[in-house]
Amino acid sequence: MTAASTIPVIDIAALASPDAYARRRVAAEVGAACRDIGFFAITGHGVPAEVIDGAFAASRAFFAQPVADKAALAYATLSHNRGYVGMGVEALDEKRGADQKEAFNLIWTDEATRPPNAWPALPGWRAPVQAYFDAVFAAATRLHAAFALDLGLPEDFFADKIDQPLATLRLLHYPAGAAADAGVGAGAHTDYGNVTLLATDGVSGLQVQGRARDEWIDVPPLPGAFVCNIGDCLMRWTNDVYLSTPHRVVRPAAERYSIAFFLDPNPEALVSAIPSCVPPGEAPRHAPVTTQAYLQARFAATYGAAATAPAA
Ligand SMILES: O=C(O)CCC(=O)C(=O)O
Ligand SMILES: [Fe+2]
Repeated sequence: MTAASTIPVIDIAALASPDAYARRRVAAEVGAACRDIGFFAITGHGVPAEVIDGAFAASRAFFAQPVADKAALAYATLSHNRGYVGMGVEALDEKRGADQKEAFNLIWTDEATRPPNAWPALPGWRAPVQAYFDAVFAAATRLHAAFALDLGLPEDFFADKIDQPLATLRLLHYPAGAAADAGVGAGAHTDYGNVTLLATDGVSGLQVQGRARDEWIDVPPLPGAFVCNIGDCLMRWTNDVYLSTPHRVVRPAAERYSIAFFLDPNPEALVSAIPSCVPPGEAPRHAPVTTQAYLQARFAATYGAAATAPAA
């Protein structure tokens, strides 16, 4: 198979169809992208344009606040992966220095087993952000039915493993910078969970590592589409059949906003090789691990002493 020079664009609308053949056709396309490059863009995802616009408007309003107001909800003072991470605090690729970005995290919560989100005190802010969270979560759940079909599993295989997920919505803001400037937008990394759905504002910056390891493929902004990528949990679950591919954000030529939705499984979900993904006579490549234990180790590596437990 030749290496892709860009990522495929897949219309997933038929995943909501009663026609099983149509669902399988989409699943096969999604599965091929997951095996080949681990990245694809989706249209027909069911998230209305006005919901996406509402989330970006809220994101701009949040980051436009004085630093002191943002820092009042600092990540380091909260638990459960919530809150504000300031400019230059994270370094996803330590060799390249600090990431030139700021971020605000909201989590999936039932407010019983996890705390409520830290909502900024901006009027009218919560409803559009929650609407976006719910809509993008629904799209990510539908994608899991495609993964299951493609992997020869019952279509609902993942349903009870992602219904109380360690999901995070991450608003991101990158200041403009020249390629020659110090630092990166976001250093090269893989995502930790099952799948990430990313919306961007039309400014380029995201690059995906190609099969040749020194090759970086630009992912052009696709208005209205989500860029999806496989994370490390789903790579482990599929015994490396699906690829969690390194990606990075270069310093963007203009100020850039993006919104990432990370669907990481339920904390107690056991990420253990799916038998049909393990060749006969071979042992699974990774030991089984709960999502909670796996994420805790990854967060500790990224945030060091400031890491907070992903769940209670
Ligand atoms: O902002 C982007 O385009 C990508 C961000 C990203 O990869 C991440 O936050 O994990
Ligand atoms: Fe990422």
